[in-house]
Amino acid sequence: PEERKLSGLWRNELDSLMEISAVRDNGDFQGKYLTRVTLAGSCAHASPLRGAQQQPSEGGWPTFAFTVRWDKFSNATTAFTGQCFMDTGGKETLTTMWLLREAVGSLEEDWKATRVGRNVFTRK
Ligand SMILES: CN1C(=O)N(C)[C@H]2CS[C@@H](CCCCC(=O)O)[C@H]21
Repeated sequence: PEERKLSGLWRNELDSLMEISAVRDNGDFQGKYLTRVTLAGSCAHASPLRGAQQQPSEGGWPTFAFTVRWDKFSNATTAFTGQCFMDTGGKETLTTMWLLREAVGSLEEDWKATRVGRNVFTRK
């Protein structure tokens, strides 16, 4: 059913905006991620995202994953994975965990290059 697709505009508690464009029949999607805060300070930039969602047959809530390639201001990449839920009031939320991989200059610094966090998106 159409209503269980991720396409549309989402916002998280860091006030980032995520626009997911058309979700293909196989669940693939792409879009843009606009971040207001970054590792180096704040700068609003739109970066490309690509991902895929499941389309559970028995009408369950789809899981998904996507990556954001931070563009023009960072050499980092973030991978998100999570699930879409709808509360009794019909409000959809995407609960996610993410891994943010920062580019470091040497193998010796590799240990400190990956951050992890939880994040919830609601429709904007
Ligand atoms: C704004 N954010 C956001 O909406 N998150 C869920 C977290 C995980 S990705 C990070 C932004 C990383 C930007 C790239 C960089 O600063 O190098 C932060």
